[in-house]
Parts: sequence; C-alpha cells; structure tokens
Amino acid sequence: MYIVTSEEMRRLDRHTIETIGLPALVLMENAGREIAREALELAREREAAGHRLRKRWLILAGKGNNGGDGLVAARHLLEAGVLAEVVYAEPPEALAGEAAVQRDIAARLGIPSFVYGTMEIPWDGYDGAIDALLGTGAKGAPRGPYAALIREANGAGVPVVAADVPSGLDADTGAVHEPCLRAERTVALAFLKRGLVQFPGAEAAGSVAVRPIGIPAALAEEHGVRVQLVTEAVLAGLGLDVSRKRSADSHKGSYGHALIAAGTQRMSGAGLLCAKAALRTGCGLATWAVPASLAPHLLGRLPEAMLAGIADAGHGDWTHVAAGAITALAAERDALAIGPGMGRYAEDDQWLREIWEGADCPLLLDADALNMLAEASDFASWPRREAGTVLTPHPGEMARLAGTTTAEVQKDRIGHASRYAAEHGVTLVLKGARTVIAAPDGRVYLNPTGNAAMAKGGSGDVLSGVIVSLLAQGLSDVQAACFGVYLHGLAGDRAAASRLTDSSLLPGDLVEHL
Ligand SMILES: NC(=O)C1=CN([C@@H]2O[C@H](COP(=O)(O)OP(=O)(O)OC[C@H]3O[C@@H](n4cnc5c(N)ncnc54)[C@H](O)[C@@H]3O)[C@@H](O)[C@H]2O)[C@H](O)CC1
Ligand SMILES: [K+]
Repeated sequence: MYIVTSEEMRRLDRHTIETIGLPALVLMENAGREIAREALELAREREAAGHRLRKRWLILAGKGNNGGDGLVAARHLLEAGVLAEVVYAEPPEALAGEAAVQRDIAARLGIPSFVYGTMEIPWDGYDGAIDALLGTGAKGAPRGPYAALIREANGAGVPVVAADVPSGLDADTGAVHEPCLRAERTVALAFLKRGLVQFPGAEAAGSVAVRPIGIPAALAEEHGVRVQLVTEAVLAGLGLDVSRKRSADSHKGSYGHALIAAGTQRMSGAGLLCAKAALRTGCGLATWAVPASLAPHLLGRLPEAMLAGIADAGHGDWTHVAAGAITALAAERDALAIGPGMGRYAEDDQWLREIWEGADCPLLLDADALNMLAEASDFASWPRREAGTVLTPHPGEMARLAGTTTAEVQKDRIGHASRYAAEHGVTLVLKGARTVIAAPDGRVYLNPTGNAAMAKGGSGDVLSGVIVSLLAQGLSDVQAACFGVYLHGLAGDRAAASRLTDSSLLPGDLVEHL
C-alpha cells in the first residue's frame, strides 16, 4: 500500500484529471461520498453502542478542495436522511473552482450554512462533525478562523470524521501543528499520506481508512512514489512467501546458521534474547559468541544455542582481539549480528572495520556496534560490502550516525533513514513507533505492527535476533528487514493482547509469541 506526500498526491491528481481525463468533479464526488459513508457507519456503530442519534451532522468547510469534499459529503448525508449543516471557516465567496460548484449545489439543495463566528455552534445537537477544513493543500499551522474552529471542535466532545487528513496535521511528516484536529476517523482519499502513518500525526488521525476515488493505484509506481506500508501483499511483492512451510525432509542445515556476537558482563541478557529470538524465528543453528570469562555463567541458559567463548582479559568484556575471532567464526556461518549489549572500549571503530571487511556473510549491526560506526571518522571510505548489511538504530543511535539530534531525526524519520541508506549502501531500520525500513535503492517501507507495550529495554535485541535469523535463512537484507520488523511487531501485538496491561509486557514474552 503506497504512502504519498502532498506533492506526489498533486501530481497523481493532475495526471488523472489532465491525462486520463477523469473530471475533477468526479474525483470530488467520489471523495465526498466515501466520507459520508464513513460518517454514517460511525453513527450506526455509536447507535449500536447506546447513543441516541439526532440525525444531524455538522460539516466544517474550508475554502479549498477539502472543503469541496465536505460539501459533497453533506449532500450524500442528506440523501441518506441525515440533516447536514455547513459552517464555513471563511465567507463562502472565498471558495473557487470545484469547491464553489459544490457550494452552489449545496445552497440550491437548501443545505443550511453559516459563516464561523456569526452564531454560536450548537455542538450538542450533532451526532458528529466532518472536518473538511484543510487537506493536502494546507501550509503551516492553521490560521485565523481555521485555528479557532479546530480548537472549538476539539473541545466540543463530538466525534469527528476527517476528510483526507485531520486539519492541522503536516501531511508530509506527521508533525501536528497547534492546533490540530483530533479525529475519531480519517478517510484517506486515494492513498495514505505520510503524515497519517507517522507519529504524532497517526494519533490525531484516529483510525484511518483508505478509499479509492478514481485515481488508479498503479500510477503511484510510475510517478516515483517510493514509500509503502508493509503488508503481506508488499512482502509478497518483495518475493517473500510468508506462508512457506518447512519441507518434510529438511534438516537443521536447511535453515542456516546464525552467529550472534552480543552481551557483556553487565548485559548478557541482550545476547540471550537475541540468540533465543533467532532460534524461534527458525534458523537451523545459532552460535552465541560471548567474552570467554562470561561463558561458564551462561552454560545451560539457552541449551539450543552453541556458545563460543572469545578470549578476553578475564573481565567479561570484549577486547580488540575479538575481531579476528568473530570474523573466523563468521566464515562458517550464514549471517552475523553484532552489537546488542556489547559495551565499548577505546579501539573499537577499527575493530568493527575489520569485521565489516572481513566477514563475507550478511551482517546486522545494532546497539554498540552502531555507536562504534558513528565514531568511525573514516566510515565514508570503508568499502561497500557485497553481502547484505542491515543497521537497526533507535532514534538516538540514528542521530549519532547522522550527526544530528534525536529530535531532528524524529521530525523526519523517513528522510533520515532513506538518506543514510542510500548514501552508505545499507538497509537501515529506524526503530520506534512505525519503524522505517529504508533500502539502499531509495525504497522505504513503514511497518504497521507493534505497540507501546514493546517500549522496554530488550525489544531491540529480540528484533536483531529475528532479522539475523531470516538473513541466515537466505532472505535478502531488505526482505529480512521488512519481514523481521513486521513479525516482531505482530509478536508484540499478540503478546500484548495476552497481558492484562500494556505495562507488564517483557521482551522475553515477544520471543514466546514469535
Ligand atoms: N488529491 C485528489 O486527488 C483530490 C483531492 N481532493 C481534496 O482536495 C484536498 C486538497 O485541496 P487544495 O485545494 O489543494 O487544498 P486544501 O483544501 O487542503 O486547502 C487549501 C486552502 O486553505 C488555505 N490554507 C492553506 N494553509 C492554511 C492554513 N495553515 N491556515 C488557513 N488556511 C490555509 C489555502 O489558501 C487554500 O485555499 C485534498 O486533501 C482532498 O481532500 C479532491 O476533492 C478530490 C481529488
Ligand atoms: K481535513
């Protein structure tokens, strides 16, 4: 499922109208009908839940085409026996083009309307409101009457169905302006907009339904849209068979051997979670490499994994000699994950370079390995790896890699992830709500699974285990990253559903639900 920017939407819109010849009024008609249908559905559900319906809706109409969609919705509500009233943010003379056509039709049909500020709005008399103030044409924070009306609607306590995007949302980044309308539902027209699937915007949008309005979905690809939501169809498009069964005559050698270099004295649990998640994700064998003096303490903790003790100085921490040992182990394995709970020491960036260049299997870098990478001043001159490379930073690690702040990363997650992936030829997994997976070829995938119960130390270690397992099983870097993030989130959703509260979930529970 494609996710567009406002600019991409304008191009697709223009192509449909000008090249295909589908009139703009037809698109608007389809949009308004879908919005009205969603409003009626919401009303039905509320009635079923015991609310007494008044059969009256209020349409908040702006002067652009978003307002035009709202006016069409008013007409369809009327046809369904619901009285729709329109409050114009600006005097109706301000409407132009198709929106003005809809204004005149609504007036001739006798749909009541008034201009905001000329009378008190009797909010209690409505079953709900349709937010058709601002759509993809909005620039910056809502101004003047738009801002006042949004604030009033937010305080009124009526459920709102937003047309295309909630007004006040930055449709391209998911940033919410002050004010931003809080919708119960949003009807996304033709395509998801980036702002609807990135936080905090995703929260302001409520539940989002994408409805066709006549713009062919196939246009997205040819118009250069490169961002998609991860769905089973998208995974299939990446060449994955998610329902693939293990062959009856297979053996452990059929499913790859993952090597996990993770954990220290202080954080051995990171390695344990990672190795366990790898095995639960289906690799045939897993070797867990740890500093040698830790190994005796870990015996029996994960009997299914092989332990490899890497010479240390007796303190249970990694030292520079480990690079050669890990590279040698990797030569006999199908994928390597390095970093969870690894800690730091002085010479580590060149240490990492030795592995980067020396290990010829797919490589996943997480946590401390990413911090080492961020400090490697000569990283730009490291050779491109031939085997797949996956980096799994959280926003703080991404900020260090990109030389910026966490806040800046969060303001433009897609931009930061995709720039870094393209520049360094890696697959970058930027973790957080709606994890971003950026491929080196410029494609971006946003993951819809997962939940806030997973926000706990250890969840990332599980993710690394899932992805390295898929790499070991022969998936490409992009396949393993997309499918791994998706599975990890699904496991989190199932695990969260099995708990009484979100707060009590442990990352170890994710492993059990893989
Ligand atoms: N994309 C499609 O195929 C279709 C989209 N439809 C709907 O149209 C909107 C986009 O319409 P557009 O006219 O370009 O812009 P808006 O209605 O979003 O509003 C722009 C309008 O408001 C003024 N304005 C801009 N920013 C602000 C602000 N911060 N505060 C106050 N006022 C602002 C600006 O001057 C403009 O006049 C899309 O989302 C769909 O809902 C079609 O109807 C169907 C086809
Ligand atoms: K809107």
